[in-house]
Amino acid sequence: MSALPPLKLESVPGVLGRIVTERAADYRDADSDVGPARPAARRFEAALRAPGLALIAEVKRASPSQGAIAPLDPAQAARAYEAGGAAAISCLTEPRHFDGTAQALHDVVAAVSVPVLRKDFVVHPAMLREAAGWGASAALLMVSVLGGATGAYLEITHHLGLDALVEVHDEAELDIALAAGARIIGVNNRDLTTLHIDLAVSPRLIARARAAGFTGVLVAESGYRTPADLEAVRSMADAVLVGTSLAGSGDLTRAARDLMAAPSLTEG
Ligand SMILES: O=C(O)c1ccccc1NCC(=O)[C@H](O)[C@H](O)COP(=O)(O)O
Repeated sequence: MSALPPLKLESVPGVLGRIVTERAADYRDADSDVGPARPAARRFEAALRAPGLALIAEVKRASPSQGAIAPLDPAQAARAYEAGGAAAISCLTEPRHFDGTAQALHDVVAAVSVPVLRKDFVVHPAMLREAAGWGASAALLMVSVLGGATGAYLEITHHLGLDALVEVHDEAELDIALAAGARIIGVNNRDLTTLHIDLAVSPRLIARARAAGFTGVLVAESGYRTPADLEAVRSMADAVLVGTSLAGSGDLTRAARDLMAAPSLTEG
């Protein structure tokens, strides 16, 4: 594997900058050795490549933008999402701002048969070794955090047999993800430095990725609450990642089904 370039976390602004600085401190003394290569299962990628718009439903108990969302039991929540048709589960493991834990990921992996994404702010190879060890099928890599080191982290993720959801929010980040060789790109509608959501970001960057000849998987992320919100990405994206609106709904199975229901075709 290539040498790991240092991350420039001091240049990550706003809320995101605070979170990644804390995460880097959490893993300051962790071992960077990720161990031997593991075979690629590609379960997460395969689930998102199924026909139609796939749902990645997120177990999200809290967030910087919402504060407390719902005191979900992770295993119960994941089972409810699976019953509602989710193709994959995203499980937050960041403890301070999202009320995530390693145990939550363990419980979710044990509870469902669909693949599970470790959703965290990866700033150290040990976080990827953990994700593989805990049974995740994929991990999130954020170009806004990893910058020029995105390709090296992608290589480690694949070395461990995991899929990577490589997340971008603007054109420059998309170009980095494409150059790094990402197979799955997530476009986040939420600006993680200001927390502002703009649902026009995903269609814009998904169109740009396809125009650049990208044949991998494209995921639209954040801010989706109703079937109408999904219209702009329904025929462009392979999947949507949804957290807050489902997690806070009170009936996760029904909310997942209702959100993903295709709009009824009316005649005349
Ligand atoms: O959700 C936040 O407030 C947030 C703040 C800072 C960094 C990351 C944050 N969220 C991560 C995500 O992108 C979402 O959890 C995910 O895409 C689902 O979004 P939503 O459906 O809007 O909860």
